[in-house]
Amino acid sequence: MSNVRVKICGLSTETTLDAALDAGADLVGFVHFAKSPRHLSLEAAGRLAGRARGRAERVLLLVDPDDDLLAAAIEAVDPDLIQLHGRESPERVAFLRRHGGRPIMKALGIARAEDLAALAVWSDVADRLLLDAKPPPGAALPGGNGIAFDWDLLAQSRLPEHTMLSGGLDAANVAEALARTGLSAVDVSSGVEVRPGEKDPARIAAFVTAARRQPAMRRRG
Ligand SMILES: O=C(O)c1ccccc1N[C@@H]1O[C@H](COP(=O)(O)O)[C@@H](O)[C@H]1O
Repeated sequence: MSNVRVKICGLSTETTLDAALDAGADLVGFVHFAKSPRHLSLEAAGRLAGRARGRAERVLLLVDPDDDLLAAAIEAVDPDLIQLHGRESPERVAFLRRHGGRPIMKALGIARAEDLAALAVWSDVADRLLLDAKPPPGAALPGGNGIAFDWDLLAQSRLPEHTMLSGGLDAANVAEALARTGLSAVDVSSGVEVRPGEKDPARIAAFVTAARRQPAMRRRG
């Protein structure tokens, strides 16, 4: 039995949510960020989160939320975990965690070895870390761009427990990504879509299968 944990992010319909749950996804993600093609109103995210209750961890993705948005989002969606994918400082993450009363997964952009040196400070304030590629210059989105970073940067590094890998993953490369990084948790959005914002049930199932096909030996995550 594989110990790889899989998150499918940016789900926006009952059909694709059910595909992720039926495939055995451990976490399902809903995006509330107006610029995203995966954006959901809080009401819509709440409906889907309710459908997934008890079957997977429900993750709400927010980008630099203000205090009012955090409160409204928790009220409407009741997420198990909040993914912060903006430019939140460590102090801000600690504040949002304290005031929201929900565990936080902080997304961090990785481009070079120096970016990894900064991880220690984050593991003190966030419950989990999500490593993603940095967005290209001028990109509208801080994530969900379907871009991978150099996985070999992670190979020799000591990463906090509960670190998840994301950025440009798909069914064809997830096995290699797991093997090269030694991580045991992965997150995908673009790589299971037919076009931005449109998830494909077959690609979701193929991704979960490919991630779980890996041998169980993992270093961390
Ligand atoms: O998916 C989005 O639209 C999105 C918007 C704003 C911030 C993050 C977003 N997605 C997250 O980005 C990573 C990588 O996605 P991809 O697989 O490379 O498309 C993933 O964690 C998504 O949750």
